[in-house]
Amino acid sequence: MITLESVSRTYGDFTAVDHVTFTAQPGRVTGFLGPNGAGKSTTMRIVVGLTHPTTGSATVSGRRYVDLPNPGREVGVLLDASAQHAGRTGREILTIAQRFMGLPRARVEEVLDRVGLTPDESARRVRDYSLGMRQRLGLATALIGDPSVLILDEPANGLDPAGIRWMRGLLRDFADDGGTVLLSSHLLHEVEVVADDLVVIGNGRIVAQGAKSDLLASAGSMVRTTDRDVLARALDAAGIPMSHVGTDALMVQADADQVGHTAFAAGVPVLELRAADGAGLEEMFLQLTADTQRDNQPEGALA
Ligand SMILES: Nc1ncnc2c1ncn2[C@@H]1O[C@H](COP(=O)(O)OP(=O)(O)OP(=O)(O)O)[C@@H](O)[C@H]1O
Repeated sequence: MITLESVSRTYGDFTAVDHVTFTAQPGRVTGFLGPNGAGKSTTMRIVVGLTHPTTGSATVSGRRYVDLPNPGREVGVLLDASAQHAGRTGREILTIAQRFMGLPRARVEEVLDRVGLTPDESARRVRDYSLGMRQRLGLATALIGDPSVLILDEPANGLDPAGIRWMRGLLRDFADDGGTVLLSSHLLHEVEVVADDLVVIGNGRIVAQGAKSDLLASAGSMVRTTDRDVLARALDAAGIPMSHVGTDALMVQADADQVGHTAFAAGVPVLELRAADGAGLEEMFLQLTADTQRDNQPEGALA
């Protein structure tokens, strides 16, 4: 399990990550989505102790990453597939990791096989690897310690379609065996296919999180209100599932009529109420992060 509690990171006056709170659960793939510069990499670096949070805490299996005695046995990390020694062969890189973690030598062959790098490829220097091969090697390094948690930043980057499908199967199997997967990507469709839970970040803040099925529920409404918590309690009391969006909105699994009546009965002012239109993940992603997009602000986007 990965737990973040009110994690923030500032650089001078700039807030890269702003009170981020979420949990990635065992047995589930959690997709971490957001536009360029939203704060995904910074958040992941905080989880693995490469960046210090300004406030808040992040733990893996209940402990801070730096307090894990043999972190590679607990957490497999792939943040940058190009951050590997270019002059070493793939096999050498894995052998160093195997020795460092005190693993049996056979683990090197096992993970090479698991990520589909051939003996010939594993004998080549990393500088001669394609990006897809580097991703496979990075994944092999993440998997070699047989961890229960995987943290992967854009792992499908550079993979061909067959490779993307292979990666999807690998992550699914890992989660089905009880592992925790936190996966960032800008490949929205890829995340939509593989993730069980979604965390969407924009401008350093979480703008939506919850089960993918809830967030993408086709019959649903988006409601914006001055008193989100009161409305959330009223909807909850009526047995209507919802996800929180930004600071003042809810994505509700009920039609606008039902949401309007519930809000009226609870005495909550509604600022905006409309059908979610069964929007796919891409539409939802664009709407939720509209104020952080560089291009093409969608019409009627939530602030
Ligand atoms: N060391 C740093 N000093 C100053 N600003 C930084 C530093 N590291 C990150 N940032 C800023 O923090 C913001 C978030 O960056 P981050 O790399 O976490 O975004 P991201 O969501 O991973 O983006 P992308 O999808 O483009 O990789 C960006 O505006 C970035 O410029």
